[in-house]
Formats: sequence, C-alpha cells, structure tokens
Amino acid sequence: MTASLSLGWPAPAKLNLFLHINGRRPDGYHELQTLFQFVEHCDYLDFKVVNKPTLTLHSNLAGVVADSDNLILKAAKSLQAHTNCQQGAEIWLDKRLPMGGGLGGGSSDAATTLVALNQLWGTGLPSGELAKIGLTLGADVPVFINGFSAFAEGVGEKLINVEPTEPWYLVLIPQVHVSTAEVFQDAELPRNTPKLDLGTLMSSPWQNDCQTLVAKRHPQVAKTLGWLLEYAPSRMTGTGACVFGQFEQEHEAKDVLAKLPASIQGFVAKGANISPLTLRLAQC
Ligand SMILES: C[C@@](CO)(OP(=O)(O)O)[C@H](O)COP(=O)(O)OP(=O)(O)OC[C@H]1O[C@@H](n2ccc(N)nc2=O)[C@H](O)[C@@H]1O
Ligand SMILES: Nc1ncnc2c1ncn2[C@@H]1O[C@H](COP(=O)(O)OP(=O)(O)O)[C@@H](O)[C@H]1O
Repeated sequence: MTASLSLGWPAPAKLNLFLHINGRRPDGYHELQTLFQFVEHCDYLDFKVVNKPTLTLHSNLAGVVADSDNLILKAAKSLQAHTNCQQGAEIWLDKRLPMGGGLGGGSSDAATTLVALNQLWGTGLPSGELAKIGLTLGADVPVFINGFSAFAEGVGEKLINVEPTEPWYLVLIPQVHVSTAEVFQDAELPRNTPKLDLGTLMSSPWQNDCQTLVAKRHPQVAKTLGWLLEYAPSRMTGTGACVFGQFEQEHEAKDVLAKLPASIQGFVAKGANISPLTLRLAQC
C-alpha cells in the first residue's frame, strides 16, 4: 500500500420508497415526486492518485469496465474538466450491486467518484457544485452526493432532506432487465398523479407509479413481488426490476431470505438516512 492509495469508498444502493409521476415536460422527461433512502449494501471503489491526467478503471466485472460510457470514468473526466485538474487516477471497482435494477448503482458509483476525487485531488468543489456536475451524468446522482435521505422533485434534482424510519429490507433481484427509457415511453404508464405537499405524501400510503406497468410487461417482476408480498409490505424501486420488503427486525428479513426459491436472488440490508459515503468522507 502507498500513501496515494485510498481504499474502501462505498457507493450505496438506494430505494425509491415512493415514486409518483406527475407529468411530462416538453423535452420528454417526466416530472417526479419520489422519496430516496439509502441501504447499507454497496459497491466499493479504491483510488490511486497519479500525477498525470490519465484515468484507468479496473473491475471485478469485465463488462463494467469494457464500456467507455462507464459513469465512473465520465464522472472523473467531468471533474477534471470543471476544475482544470491535471491529476489523474487509477480506480478499482468492486461491483456488488445489480446493474439496471432500480438500485441506482451506476449513479452511486459516479457520485462516489466525484466526492472521493474532489477530496483526493484537493479540487475543493462544494457539494452543490458536485451535484450539478452529477446531474449531467444521471438524474439520481445528486441524491447520492447529497448523502442524506431525501424527497426529490423535478427529474430528481430538487432535494429536501427527510428522516423516514430505518427498517431492514429484503431486496429481491428478478433476473430480467427493465429499460428505464422503455418504461417512460410506454403509452400505458400513468403520468397524472397529482403533486402533493411533502407532509401529505409522508403520511399517505406509499406507492410506485411504474409498478403495475412493469409487473404487466415483465411476469418475472410480478412473480417475485407476489412472492414477497406474502411476507411483508413490498414494492418495486425506481423503474424496476428490483423489489423490496420491509421488516422491523433483521432476523425477520433473514428468515424470509432463507425461504427464497433458488431461482431468485436477494439480499438483506438496513435502510440508512445518512449515506455510507458521507461517513467515509468524514474519516478523511
Ligand atoms: C426514475 C428513476 C428513479 O430513481 O429510475 P431508476 O433509474 O432508479 O430505475 C431515475 O430517476 C431515472 O434516472 P436515470 O437513471 O438517470 O434515467 P436515465 O437512464 O437517464 O433515463 C433513461 C430515459 O428515461 C426517460 N426518463 C428518465 C427520467 C425521468 N425523470 N423522465 C424520463 O422520461 C428519458 O427518456 C431518458 O432518456
Ligand atoms: N459504474 C456503473 N455501474 C453500473 N452501471 C453503469 C455504470 N456505468 C454505466 N452504467 C450503465 O448504467 C445503467 C444503469 O445502471 P444502474 O444505475 O445500476 O441502474 P438503475 O438506473 O436501474 O438503478 C446500466 O445498465 C449500465 O449500462
């Protein structure tokens, strides 16, 4: 290990505890009201700062690094461009979160890269500036930079910190890919949930406006959600495909995980209002 190696930067998953679609903007994007909470199940990134502006990414999953569109490299390049930074980095990604499952892993990796390199390069951008850069990479990046559970409006960039309870979750991963773009293009997607104030939303039953449609288009999602609903209040996160059930105690969630048919994968993790990324940054 050398002094320039900085290890164990977490990139947590998020859940959308509710997700309402309030309308469609002229540019085609949808106006949302959603509640984000982190879960203590993370990708991990290690960084080695180098004194030239090269960026290299290694990963335990070959497919992740092969893609030059990788959000980690995009995030690092954007930070270099915004700050004129002449330093670079060698980055190692330990990918543990399923990709494209509505858990926000790619956005979280991007946020962790921005926060960590801003610290390690000494570029000193305030987190509001990092969030603006993050938003150009993905709608969910700002909430991961914000680092606190948040109610979000717009396309997800207007954030108000909130403190929902921190239950244990059993998250199930249906083996099907759900395209976010396809969900938002679907004619049957309900788009007219009225905008409500935060107090009303927090005290009303929580729902995901994409869930009925995604369950109809992807029987695997319907089957997995149906199974989980036998044991706990459960919903889909984001545009799917992952679903989560909520439990008061860790052992209750683990007992249900133990009953999971071999054909479905899942994990148990605690909800967290303070992001593990924020806690890691505080150690610097
Ligand atoms: C809806 C959420 C809730 O967390 O879904 P998940 O991705 O987590 O499942 C996110 O905000 C998703 O944000 P993000 O993941 O950045 O979306 P993108 O991949 O950029 O979106 C793919 C496509 O979906 C459509 N799209 C996306 C977000 C939005 N608010 N309105 C849209 O209409 C756009 O056509 C866009 O080109
Ligand atoms: N570092 C990354 N990790 C995961 N996905 C990435 C990454 N960089 C780019 N992507 C792309 O982003 C897409 C969305 O990934 P992810 O954030 O995990 O899902 P979701 O938006 O459904 O929560 C992936 O299908 C992949 O093509």
